[in-house]
Amino acid sequence: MKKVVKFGGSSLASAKQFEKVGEIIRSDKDRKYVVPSAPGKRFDGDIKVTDMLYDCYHTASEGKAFDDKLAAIQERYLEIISGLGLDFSLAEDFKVIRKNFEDGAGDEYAASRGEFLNGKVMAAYLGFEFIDAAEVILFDEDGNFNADETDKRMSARLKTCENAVIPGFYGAKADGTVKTFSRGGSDITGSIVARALRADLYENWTDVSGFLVTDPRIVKNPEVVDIITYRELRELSYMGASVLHEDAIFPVRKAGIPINIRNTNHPEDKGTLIVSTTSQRSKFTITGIAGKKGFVAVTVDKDMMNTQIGFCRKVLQVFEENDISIEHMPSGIDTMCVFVHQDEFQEHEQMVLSGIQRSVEPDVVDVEADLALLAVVGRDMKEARGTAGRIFSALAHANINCKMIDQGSSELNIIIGVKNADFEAAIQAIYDIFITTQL
Ligand SMILES: Nc1ncnc2c1ncn2[C@@H]1O[C@H](COP(=O)(O)OP(=O)(O)O)[C@@H](O)[C@H]1O
Ligand SMILES: N[C@@H](CC(=O)OP(=O)(O)O)C(=O)O
Repeated sequence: MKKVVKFGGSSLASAKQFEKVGEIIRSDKDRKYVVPSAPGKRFDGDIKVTDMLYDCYHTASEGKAFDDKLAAIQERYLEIISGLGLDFSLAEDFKVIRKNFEDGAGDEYAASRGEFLNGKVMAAYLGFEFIDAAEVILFDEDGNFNADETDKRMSARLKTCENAVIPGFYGAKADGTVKTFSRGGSDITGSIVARALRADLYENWTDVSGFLVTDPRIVKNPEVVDIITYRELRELSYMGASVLHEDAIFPVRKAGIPINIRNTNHPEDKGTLIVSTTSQRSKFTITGIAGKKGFVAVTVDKDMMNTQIGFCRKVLQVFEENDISIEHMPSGIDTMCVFVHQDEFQEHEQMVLSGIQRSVEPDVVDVEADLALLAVVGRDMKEARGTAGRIFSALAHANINCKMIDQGSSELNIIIGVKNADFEAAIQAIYDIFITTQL
């Protein structure tokens, strides 16, 4: 059996956390390939090393003194190295980093050093081989991840070693320029390594006992989901369930490798299994609830819109021309509504509105900002009657005005629009009706 184990920043924030990780790896001989993140927060209010690096590089790039900031980062690693009693030094690496910061190596290079250095510490601690992700995670000239070449290069490289530590979050272009994935991207690296190895399992170790029905920062102690499909998880992580990066599904899904989310602080818990398909029904009608704030709804009304062929296309083209991606588009006979990200939209607001005016001459265009979208997701929802009714009644009882509802044709999810201010209460109300009271 081959298992790839990824440890998040919360699992590697201190020497004590490293020791837990060491025990987990040593307790199972199949755990031979390790993907670490950079050290995360040790306590509430602490700063992740990745954020310290961005900040330090920002200072350096303004031509200001950054020695203190770099020293504080080095101190984080020294604390881990000495806490573990390792005879190992990163002094030479910090000299190189300092020089590269002065030479303007870029903020992606800067951020990637968190994982690079932690990978070195981890390899020294475990006695595993260290593989620099820049050699095996490849990006093309335009900075897009090159999946096929990476798979080839990574598979070939991993064949040469019994065990290895491959730092998460970054790779490089052919010319050596370091590129990072988006935040939380070590999850993607873990998935890429699992695929290259054709591993039996990808374990993703974090600080919660699996994928929870909803965000524990909103609902207290939510239930753990035992088993969830890639599709359900993708819907939920895209909509803000941050435990797993939304793009971490693709490499393992292609290879049919299950992901197991586990808790470094409670390794005895089974966690959540993420699979391509399952005959197991979910414990509740729904599998999970997630959501994001910060959307704008642009509503376009025009009498007899339904008879005008190409109307929707013309409206959507205006968004496309302004480089704005569309999240949802519920529509009626004489009205269509387009949900977009507020930050993307507000930059081009007047261009979009005048563009719509020109291209379809609507009767009314209305814009509403500060909206949130919630996704209620579940593979069993299509079998259950009254799911939407229960959602509406939960929201009505909580005095929340539902701005929009959109059910995908796969019936895997229902998307609900509410005001930003009602976001947390809406999640709690939906959680209560399906899980706490099961009314
Ligand atoms: N549905 C969810 N299930 C589990 N955790 C969630 C969910 N939604 C949000 N989270 C948050 O995700 C956190 C774990 O992700 P992250 O902070 O990226 O961890 P790591 O440092 O291990 O990569 C949890 O501590 C939790 O607060
Ligand atoms: N360290 C990076 C990448 C990452 O995946 O971190 P974590 O596993 O702690 O979410 C970040 O903070 O974004």
